[in-house]
Amino acid sequence: MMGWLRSKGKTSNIAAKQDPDSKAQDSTEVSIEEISEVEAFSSSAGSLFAPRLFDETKPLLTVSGVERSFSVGGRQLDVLKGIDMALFPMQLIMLKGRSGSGKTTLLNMIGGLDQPNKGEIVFMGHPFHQSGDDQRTLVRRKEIGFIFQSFALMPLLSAWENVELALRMANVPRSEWKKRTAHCLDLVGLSKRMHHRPFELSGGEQQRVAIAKAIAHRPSLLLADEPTAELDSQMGAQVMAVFRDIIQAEQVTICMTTHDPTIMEVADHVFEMVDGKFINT
Ligand SMILES: Nc1ncnc2c1ncn2[C@@H]1O[C@H](COP(=O)(O)OP(=O)(O)OP(=O)(O)O)[C@@H](O)[C@H]1O
Repeated sequence: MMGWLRSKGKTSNIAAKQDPDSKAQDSTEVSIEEISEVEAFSSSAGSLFAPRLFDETKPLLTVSGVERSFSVGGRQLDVLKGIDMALFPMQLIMLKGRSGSGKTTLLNMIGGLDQPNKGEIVFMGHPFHQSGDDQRTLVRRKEIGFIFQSFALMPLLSAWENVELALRMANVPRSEWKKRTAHCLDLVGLSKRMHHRPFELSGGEQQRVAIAKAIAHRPSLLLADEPTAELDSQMGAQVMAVFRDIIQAEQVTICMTTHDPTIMEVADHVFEMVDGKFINT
């Protein structure tokens, strides 16, 4: 780990770059220690590896009658027009639909980054539709991981350091970093490339580092927006194989968007969105 990551006061908007929710940190110099103090949550020893206890018949997340509109040029643009869905534990769920159909808007709401104008979103008992930003941030930082089309890795850090940084940001005790980082890189098949930096890795390998990073704090839900869009079909298939493995190994639920019909074959369920509604539920 590089020295500047450790020293209070020197770290700038790493959180903003790593985490889509950190709007408040965008323009402010904030140290990692300060972020940890404000947004700390407990990561008790052992919890990163302990088996999860849940009822597989009960949804992890429910979306009921969700509507979302935006005001564009003085006119109302209705993007989501009544969405109902449930995500059950350890499922691989895909959202498909044309560009502009509302997939990312829905994913943002499932992840607590945005709120509906109407309807309900309940994640692990937390009513996201009623919660304030701070409450949703705390839940999100503990229970949700994000993966993006463009990998979103820190370019100067190695694969190992990228994963370790995620643990630090999640306030995981330092004593757990080594074991958890090694475990996550092993899960994505990159133990042998742990010291490589992003530019020394293929696109598929970079995306697998991003997956290791997103699961480092052991979230219950992983959200991925077009995670294979920038990969060729072979690398895309590798990423999907990793998703399948980590669902079992980490007992995580994955919800992702995609346009790729070959990838949809490995989903437990595909929701097809047309013009802000599902057509095949
Ligand atoms: N914050 C916003 N303000 C105004 N319009 C928005 C906003 N967010 C999304 N939209 C609009 O909502 C519509 C749906 O966008 P969204 O990104 O959810 O679609 P998508 O299905 O994910 O598309 P793609 O596959 O291209 O990513 C688009 O017309 C978009 O311009």
